[in-house]
Amino acid sequence: MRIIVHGVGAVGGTIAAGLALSGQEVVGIARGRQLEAIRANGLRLRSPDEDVVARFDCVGDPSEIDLRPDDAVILTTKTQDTAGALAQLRAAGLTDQPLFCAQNGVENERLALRLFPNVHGITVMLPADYITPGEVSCFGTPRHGIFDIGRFPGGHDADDEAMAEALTASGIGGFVRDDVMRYKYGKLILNLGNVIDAALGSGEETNPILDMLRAEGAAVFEAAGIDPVDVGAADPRRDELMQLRDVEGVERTGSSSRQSLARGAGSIETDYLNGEVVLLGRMHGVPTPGNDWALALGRRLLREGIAPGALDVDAVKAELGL
Ligand SMILES: NC(=O)C1=CN([C@@H]2O[C@H](COP(=O)(O)OP(=O)(O)OC[C@H]3O[C@@H](n4cnc5c(N)ncnc54)[C@H](OP(=O)(O)O)[C@@H]3O)[C@@H](O)[C@H]2O)C=CC1
Ligand SMILES: CC(C)(CO)C(=O)C(=O)O
Repeated sequence: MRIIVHGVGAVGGTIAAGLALSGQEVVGIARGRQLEAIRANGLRLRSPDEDVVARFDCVGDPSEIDLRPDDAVILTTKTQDTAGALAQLRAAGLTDQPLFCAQNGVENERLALRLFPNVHGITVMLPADYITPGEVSCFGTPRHGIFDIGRFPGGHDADDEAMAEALTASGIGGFVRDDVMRYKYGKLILNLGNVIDAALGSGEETNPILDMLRAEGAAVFEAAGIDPVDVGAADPRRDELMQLRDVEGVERTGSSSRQSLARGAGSIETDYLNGEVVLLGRMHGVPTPGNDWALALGRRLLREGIAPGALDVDAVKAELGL
């Protein structure tokens, strides 16, 4: 199996570097300065355990790849870029090769299944930063991350087994699941805090806000008959497989949404994280005032060019009646 990683940023970069460094066949798809840097010097991967440079083929568009029947694609763009990436893959001639969505939220698989028949979900528990072109840092050890993998909407097949094996050999803990979306909904509960981390930081003083957003998430899931699996700090696999540690010489930026702000990416994933709770609330008649507010916050951060962590926690709590 050759693995094509579409969107070589924090997560995609860690995956692609791990695959290349473990001797597996990988092609990256990147853009802008990241593409230039990888082509010129490879991709530097820093972790608590190593500081290495991975070299692998990297292109700017899937049409530059001579697609093969034994290819598997891992999509690692932010959700707001998924439709564009899928359109590129279709134009390049991807058909029934397996497509794995290694992204947060639950919208990517739905978008992918509209265009492709063989779609799989991956729940990504992998704390990584991408700020500087040509470099990614991953803070998980002894494994870079823990991934739950399965077919969308359910079940598993030989492609999931092969992908779990490849990722495990690359330094990630891969687990095949028949109900991967339950894990992704569990992860989504954690990601309701991404926009809060982007705007306010991650100090304990934000806990009442996070509690409010997550309680609304749990309420809409219950109304929708969704039974999430907890992949947070209580996940028993974490102690053995993925603890958070510092990376020498690197200051962790924070959540992937905060990284988007820090890089001036011009977009943020909030519509597909808090926005999923808002959508389910509207569909099932459950009020979600905190996530409505968080959704508007995501737009405001971009519109007003607010710097990461620049908003005042007490003012926000007052606004939310906390
Ligand atoms: N970072 C983390 O710790 C974690 C992230 N996640 C999730 O993983 C997913 C990926 O996040 P993350 O790795 O942080 O995101 P990044 O923004 O770091 O990486 C995505 C990369 O894809 C590039 N890209 C987007 N569209 C295209 C395209 N059509 N062609 C080529 N390159 C493209 C982006 O370019 P550009 O920079 O120009 O936009 C960017 O470099 C998200 O769903 C996120 O929520 C999950 C767990 C942890
Ligand atoms: C859980 C968390 C915050 C880990 O980095 C994440 O998924 C993200 O940054 O999007």
